[in-house]
Amino acid sequence: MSNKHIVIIPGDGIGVEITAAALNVAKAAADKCGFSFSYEIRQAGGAALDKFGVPLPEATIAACRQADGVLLGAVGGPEWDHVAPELRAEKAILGLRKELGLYANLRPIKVFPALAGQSPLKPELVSSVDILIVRELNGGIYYGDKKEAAIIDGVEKASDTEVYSRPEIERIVRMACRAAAGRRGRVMSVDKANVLAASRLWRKVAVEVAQEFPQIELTHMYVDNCAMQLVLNPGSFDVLVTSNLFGDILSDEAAVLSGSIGLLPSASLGDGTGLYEPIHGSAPDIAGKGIANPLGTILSAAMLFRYSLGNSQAASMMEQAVEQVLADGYRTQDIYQQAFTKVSTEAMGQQVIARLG
Ligand SMILES: NC(=O)c1ccc[n+]([C@@H]2O[C@H](COP(=O)([O-])OP(=O)(O)OC[C@H]3O[C@@H](n4cnc5c(N)ncnc54)[C@H](O)[C@@H]3O)[C@@H](O)[C@H]2O)c1
Ligand SMILES: CC(C)[C@H](C(=O)O)[C@@H](O)C(=O)O
Ligand SMILES: [Mg+2]
Repeated sequence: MSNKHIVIIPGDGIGVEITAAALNVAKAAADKCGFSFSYEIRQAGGAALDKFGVPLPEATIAACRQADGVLLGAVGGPEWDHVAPELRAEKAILGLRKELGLYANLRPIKVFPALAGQSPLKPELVSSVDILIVRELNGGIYYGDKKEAAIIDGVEKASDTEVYSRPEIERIVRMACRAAAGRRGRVMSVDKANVLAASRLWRKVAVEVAQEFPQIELTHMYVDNCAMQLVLNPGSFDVLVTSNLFGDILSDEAAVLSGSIGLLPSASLGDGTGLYEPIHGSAPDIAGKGIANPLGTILSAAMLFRYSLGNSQAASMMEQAVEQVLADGYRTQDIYQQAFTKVSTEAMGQQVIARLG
């Protein structure tokens, strides 16, 4: 028994379907381990804007602060693309990350053996993929000063500013070095120090922080080369640490290696309650059809159990069940190929449950 409490934020689009499937799996895994948790559903994103007039209601923030962990589906969609910038659905997720002090976003990238044939990689490279992207999540160009489009000196202009402070860089690089210490001991810091001032500070501070970790090998790569190396030579990466924007882009790219973005989980950690979400968005093109892949959300729930609920047994059970369901040939549409069994979002969740323990 436990008195752990989680907040579920379905959000928008497929967020509703995938969090429902993941919650069923989480409940079943907890049951199997004799562990119990309570939960409440809260709104954020477009759904909250429609209901409460703001994308991130105070009540949602308060509930998240008090909880032991938060599981989020995804926010956003074309219905809310034309609202004022401060009301955008995406502001909900940026606001939550900031309010909870979640400065580190961990995005593990691997290729499931059963999906090796679906990776665009050369077959000999597939088994080399085991990357942890550590994305800075509370700073950089996402949160710097911005000026929305306006006519200045007769020309329409808009701007965003990339700012990083020494403490922000220190804490994320430390997090990456600690993570690497439990893995293969290598940290690749990715920047654009040949052009950007913020990247030059990033590189200098990264070098200094790495000196606290003599067992860690720190190397550097420019982001444009990194985008190429992720596809050409993914086995050369262990832990990849980078800024908010570069981490966002590189993690979607890396998702392609695994076969579908619907497979990839993430954990956002820092000062407050941990937030767990798949790395993809609300997928408006497939929302409401019951065909979204829930495995990235189920694996995010597993990370929540491991890092925020202190239950590695349930986490491993969920991860192994996901591995098994793929080995047994069950596929949502995004990873479907002939001769496999095509299942809906909900049915995929049920197949995972059937393989727990
Ligand atoms: N964390 C978040 O809440 C988050 C993340 C990314 C994008 N978004 C928002 O989501 C909306 C849509 O963004 P987008 O279309 O650029 O990116 P997206 O990740 O929603 O979709 C990109 C492509 O991947 C597919 N896809 C994504 N998740 C899938 C899943 N689980 N199963 C099967 N296929 C899946 C979609 O169908 C689409 O073809 C935007 O409003 C964007 O701002 C939110
Ligand atoms: C929705 C958006 C604000 C978000 C981001 O850019 O961080 C998303 O793309 C992600 O990867 O979580
Ligand atoms: Mg993204």
